[in-house]
Amino acid sequence: MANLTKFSEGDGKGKGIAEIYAAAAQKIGPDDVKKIADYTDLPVIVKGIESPEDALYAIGAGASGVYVSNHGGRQLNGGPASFDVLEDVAKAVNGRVPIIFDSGVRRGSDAFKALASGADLVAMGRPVIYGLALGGAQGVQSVFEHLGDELKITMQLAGTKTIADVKKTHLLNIQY
Ligand SMILES: Cc1cc2nc3c(=O)[nH]c(=O)nc-3n(C[C@H](O)[C@H](O)[C@H](O)COP(=O)(O)O)c2cc1C
Repeated sequence: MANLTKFSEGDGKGKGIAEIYAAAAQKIGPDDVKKIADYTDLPVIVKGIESPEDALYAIGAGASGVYVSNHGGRQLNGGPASFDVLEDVAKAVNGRVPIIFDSGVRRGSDAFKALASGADLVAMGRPVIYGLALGGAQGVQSVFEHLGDELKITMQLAGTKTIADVKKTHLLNIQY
């Protein structure tokens, strides 16, 4: 934190969530990503990417990875589902940087579909929190074990031995 204090304003004490949001940048662009990438030797991953254009902006600004994801609680509910944009983002990124995906992953088959649609790494948010609330550390472990078992079953049923095989799987997009 000591390195970051020069960028902070005020002491942040006694602020409610609305005040914190109001004080935060409302529009974060490539210049901000570049500033952070120049500032740190750590890999900078841009989260909340929902379009091929934004993925390309992020890479152009120095991002080491793009994170296709919803943005949490303060964005429009009417935005596209992250899964629906994943394939187009992956085509645009074209292997230049790793793609992380989350939003709505609940089963091993969801992780399988995300990998087959271009994700290199699949993450989860709420299931882990639910596991924590219900069973503490053991609950979290059980969520990951369950998802891993489901992913293995899906891989067996699809005839895919490795994650590399899964990533080569072609998903059908049938509109009923
Ligand atoms: C309580 C809560 C707060 C979150 N806050 C943020 C946030 O501030 N910024 C952000 O990018 N994502 C935020 N997220 C989204 C998560 O980082 C993650 O992308 C999402 O939970 C994954 O989807 P899933 O919960 O369906 O697995 C939040 C999620 C939850 C449940």
